[in-house]
Amino acid sequence: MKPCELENCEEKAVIKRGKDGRAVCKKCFIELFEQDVHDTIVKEKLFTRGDKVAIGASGGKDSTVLAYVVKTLNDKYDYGLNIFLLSIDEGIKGYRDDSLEAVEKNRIEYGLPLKIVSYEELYGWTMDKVVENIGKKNNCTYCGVFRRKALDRGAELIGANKLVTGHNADDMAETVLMNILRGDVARLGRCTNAITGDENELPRVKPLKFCFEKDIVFYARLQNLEYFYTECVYAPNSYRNFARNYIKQLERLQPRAILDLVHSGETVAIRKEASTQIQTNCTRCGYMSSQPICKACLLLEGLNTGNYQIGNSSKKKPREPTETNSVTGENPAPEKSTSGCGGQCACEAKGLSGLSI
Ligand SMILES: Nc1ncnc2c1ncn2[C@@H]1O[C@H](COP(=O)(O)OP(=O)(O)OP(=O)(O)O)[C@@H](O)[C@H]1O
Repeated sequence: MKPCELENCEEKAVIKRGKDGRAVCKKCFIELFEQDVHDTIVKEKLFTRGDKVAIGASGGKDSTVLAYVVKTLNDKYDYGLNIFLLSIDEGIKGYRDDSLEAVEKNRIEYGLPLKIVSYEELYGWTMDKVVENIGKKNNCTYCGVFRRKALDRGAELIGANKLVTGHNADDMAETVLMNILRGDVARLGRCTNAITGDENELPRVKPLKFCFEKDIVFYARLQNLEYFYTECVYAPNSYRNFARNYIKQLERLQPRAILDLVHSGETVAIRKEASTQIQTNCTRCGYMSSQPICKACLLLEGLNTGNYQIGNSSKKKPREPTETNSVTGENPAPEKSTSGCGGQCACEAKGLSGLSI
């Protein structure tokens, strides 16, 4: 084993960092990783003393590491945060029920309060029921749209003023690439922001923005963090998966490719007309929306009436108002991106999902 590459360290190297390729010992790896997250928090001004933050906890590696690191740094640097875990139970047997067990263990181990909000209580539908009705095609669209709103609702119930998610550098690079491939200029302009959310919206912050997925997995292993690892049972091959595989190949050739892509997204300048979306409130549920009725309410209407085209139509043609819907009759443009599906399905291709949850 080679010695740790950090100055003044005499330990043996045990890991090669994904981010910069340096071979380091366990202690230095952990310190560098935490320092990176702390730097992002400070430079991007993610938190203010007294913030009540809801950490989106799915039980997966990213959010498990996120919760652990934010808590550790809050204690170490005295950020003055009041931290809660927030889990959304989509109602997927053999997937979310298992991952919620991991969150429950984290709750006990980290001593953080946990709030679980389910699709069933919010919408009267579980994803298992949705798939039973509509099949697997497009189901990620429902899941993503419902999750975005559920996270907001959950944060509201907790009284949180910020929502914190585990999006990492690999996620961001994939998103930049997909937005370029789709020519989605508006999303390209905001997809790498460490803080997203418009006026009147709960800010969503991403402290792991510059952390490589590889390093997140190493960190979890070195700290013996328990997390759940299984793909969603309803996630088919997706556009995002292709982007992910492509980036993994690039990373093998040139690890900096991930940061370069994130940097490209950050530096791209977008004309104001292309990047702005007028926000209003859904006339049914009051949730913020770029259309008179939010995407979640439209999808629910489709589920409840058995007309699964509602909220799903990809063609921009005028939509017939329904009995319960006295809106403009316009076919709604997709809500702002919601990577609820983790970008796992065809909703990506329609621009319904992808980046910031
Ligand atoms: N069911 C959920 N409940 C709470 N938060 C969630 C949930 N699903 C996703 N999130 C939040 O959104 C982030 C990105 O979600 P995504 O689906 O891309 O998962 P991921 O990259 O596999 O992350 P993780 O490893 O944390 O599951 C997660 O890190 C987490 O903070």
